[in-house]
Amino acid sequence: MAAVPRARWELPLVGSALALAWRGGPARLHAFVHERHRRLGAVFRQRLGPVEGVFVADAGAMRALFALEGPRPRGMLPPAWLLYNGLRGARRGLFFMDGEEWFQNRSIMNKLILRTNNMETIVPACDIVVSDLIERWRSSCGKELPALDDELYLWSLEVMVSILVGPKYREHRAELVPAMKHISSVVRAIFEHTSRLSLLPPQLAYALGLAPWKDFEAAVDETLASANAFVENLLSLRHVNGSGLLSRMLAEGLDLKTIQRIVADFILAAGDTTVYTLQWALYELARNPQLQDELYEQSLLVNSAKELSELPLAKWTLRETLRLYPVAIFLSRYLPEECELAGYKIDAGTLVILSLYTSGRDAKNFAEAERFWPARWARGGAGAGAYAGVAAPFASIPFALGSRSCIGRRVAEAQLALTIAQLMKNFRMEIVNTNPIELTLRMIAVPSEPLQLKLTSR
Ligand code: HEM
Repeated sequence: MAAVPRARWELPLVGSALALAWRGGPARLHAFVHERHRRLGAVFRQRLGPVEGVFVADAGAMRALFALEGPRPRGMLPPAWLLYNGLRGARRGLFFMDGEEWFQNRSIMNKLILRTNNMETIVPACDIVVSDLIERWRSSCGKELPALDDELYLWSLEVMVSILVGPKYREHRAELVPAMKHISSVVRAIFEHTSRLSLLPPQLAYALGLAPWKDFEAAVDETLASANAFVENLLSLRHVNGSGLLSRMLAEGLDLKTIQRIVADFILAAGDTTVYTLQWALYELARNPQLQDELYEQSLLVNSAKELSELPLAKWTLRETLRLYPVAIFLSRYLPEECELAGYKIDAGTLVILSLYTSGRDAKNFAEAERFWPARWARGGAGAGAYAGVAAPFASIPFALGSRSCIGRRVAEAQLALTIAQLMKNFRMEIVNTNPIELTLRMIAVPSEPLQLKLTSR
């Protein structure tokens, strides 16, 4: 079997890190890797500073990797978080942890939020929050939407809290808003500081007492402390003993500390991912009035939140958004055993990094790959179950696959499809930015400048 091609001109210790710095640094890593795939193929080996891995953009190999990962998959953990958890002795709920405790928590939470039978409670909880957002945005019609990031971080957290509290969430909203605004602002601050830290080794920033490390540490301390206090407060609410997620976690026998850790991880994982995915969807919609009209017309044919969240065109719009802008651009796994991927032998213990940006934009996998074309996801291509414009659906796996895949996937899909459908049912949307917006990597895929949107009423 052939050896995996290696990036050329790699320097000792730093590998290709200087070449990356020359081509725009970590913010352009996706484009750098994309170019290397173009030159070296769907599988190549590269060192970037301390990290050496095999980059893979082949749909078949990506799918095969998850079949091989074993029951306790391990991926690369972000160094800043590893350092923080080590220094504080912080125990987590799901994120950045391995072993038995992760497995136990994950098994319980899979049952409570990942299985499809939970949609009956997830969709109404999303509906409360999305309806409120629509009403707030109605008053901004005709001018640029103010403080889009603040609004969306709050929307994202509110969905989580509404799911935790259950059907009576609205009765408590007013008393919860100040704490939710605080938590969403510190979650956002973590994201800002983590991006700054991706430019220098966290160990060094910590040892030198540099501001990016201190800011990151303070924001994580504050988020975890506020989330813990917030969960205690939620548990004391009059209405929480109902069908909300918190009650169901208690019924599974989870203790307060474990619930606090899991909820804190949900809050951290849900924030940036849903906020920026929605921004990319709105960016593409704002540039595509015809698609807006189609969504508007289709949304008029249905009424309930359930039907809106299942509107095929809204779901395809989300899928297409995540194909072109997968918020988590690289997924990783350490190979538990030696295997063959796309015709190459890869040793046990190797770090395999999946390049979702490249696989999602490959013309082999998607017809007119660079075009935003949601209806490509309609069934009706040649062959049983085939899609109209998709040759390799496994080339777009934004939530990953397997036992460690995104546990919030059902929540994210319902919340985003419903928000897209409701916004299109109520508004027309234009983009105010005059510069072209590019994908920039700041831990996740974000727009190169803040998105400016203007709504008009339908
Ligand atoms: C568009 C939105 C989202 C995307 C694209 C996304 C994507 C991902 C990805 C790629 C992973 C890593 C999977 C792996 O390595 O196999 C992940 C993990 C995770 N996600 Fe999401 N996510 C999203 C929204 C959410 C939401 C709304 C929640 C909370 C309800 C959430 C909770 C988590 C948690 C807790 C993990 C860690 C799971 C574990 O390690 O067992 N995510 N997500």
